[in-house]
Amino acid sequence: MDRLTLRRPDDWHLHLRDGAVMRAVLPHTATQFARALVMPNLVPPVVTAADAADYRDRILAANPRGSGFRPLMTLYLTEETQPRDVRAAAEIGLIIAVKLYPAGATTNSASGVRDMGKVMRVLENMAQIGLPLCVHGEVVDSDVDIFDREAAFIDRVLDPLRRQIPGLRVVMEHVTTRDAVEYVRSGGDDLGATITVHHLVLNRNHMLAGGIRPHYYCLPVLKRETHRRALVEAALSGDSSFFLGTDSAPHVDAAKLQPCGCAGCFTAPVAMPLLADLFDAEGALDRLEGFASEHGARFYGLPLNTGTLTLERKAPTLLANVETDDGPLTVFDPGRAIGWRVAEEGCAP
Ligand SMILES: NC(=O)N[C@@H](CC(=O)O)C(=O)O
Ligand SMILES: [Zn+2]
Ligand SMILES: [Zn+2]
Repeated sequence: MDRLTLRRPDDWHLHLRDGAVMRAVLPHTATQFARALVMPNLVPPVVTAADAADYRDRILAANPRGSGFRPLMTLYLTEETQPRDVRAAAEIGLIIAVKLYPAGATTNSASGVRDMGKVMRVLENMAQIGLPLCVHGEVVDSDVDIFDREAAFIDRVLDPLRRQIPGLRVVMEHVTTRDAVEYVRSGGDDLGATITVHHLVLNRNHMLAGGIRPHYYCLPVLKRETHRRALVEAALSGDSSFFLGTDSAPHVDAAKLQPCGCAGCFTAPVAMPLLADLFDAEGALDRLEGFASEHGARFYGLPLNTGTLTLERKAPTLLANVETDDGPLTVFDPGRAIGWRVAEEGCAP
């Protein structure tokens, strides 16, 4: 098969940033995706409904004319978040989820949650109105090795929380381990998971063996091959609990290439071509539409897109960087030639 037309996909976990970087990265998402769930970890974070409305307006102002792309907004959960504010923002359709960052777990998470006890009232309210909680599922406890942070989060935080608030809808963001895949698989309809493109194609050897590759460094950090295989199996399985969230997380090269470099892989420009490469290699191109275009919308109770996206095979080529007024962004994966591209045709959302 040299061409593949699928229902227009959605990206259920995306960092658009703001300002010059947002203007440079947004068109790459808008040419592939109808909608994206926009992460709120700006500096300062998107904590109030007013913040979310302003941010949405800035995104729409930078949206390429005629793209039809729709940003779906989230609020950043803090220990001060008020249940009534969350309810009000959800009721007017401004937000479709709230994001939990354990404080210190990842980029711009300093305003996140230290004590889960302080956010229980908000979470109980969210369960009542069916508003999903998206979680960066890693503990930051000093006794836990960084490669075990996700598994420990399930045991220490997520599973107790879901028992305490039955009916709370949760998306485990960017799952990276077999442990998370198994937990989500057995978690029922109220539990879903996003899987990124980079975690589907790389393991930790790719990042660390034969030289350190800063553009592969993201959080949760890449894991060993058995975990990557579990993610691939979940994405190909047709299980609707698993859906695409690229976690495309641009940081200009100057911020990534330094003694303490930022975490995040900038995958947006190649997200769908790279996925096509992977699903093709696995002999499962027919599974791509469910994973990228259907399962997520069903989880969030939103209509499926009616537009399409066409991908076509091409001679494998390396990618150019994306320039911004703040400096260049290296597109993931700087070492990989990609054998698919987005075709001109196809209709927007
Ligand atoms: N994934 C990352 O490595 N980085 C994300 C934050 C996040 O999604 O955890 C970022 O905002 O840069
Ligand atoms: Zn995260
Ligand atoms: Zn992210």
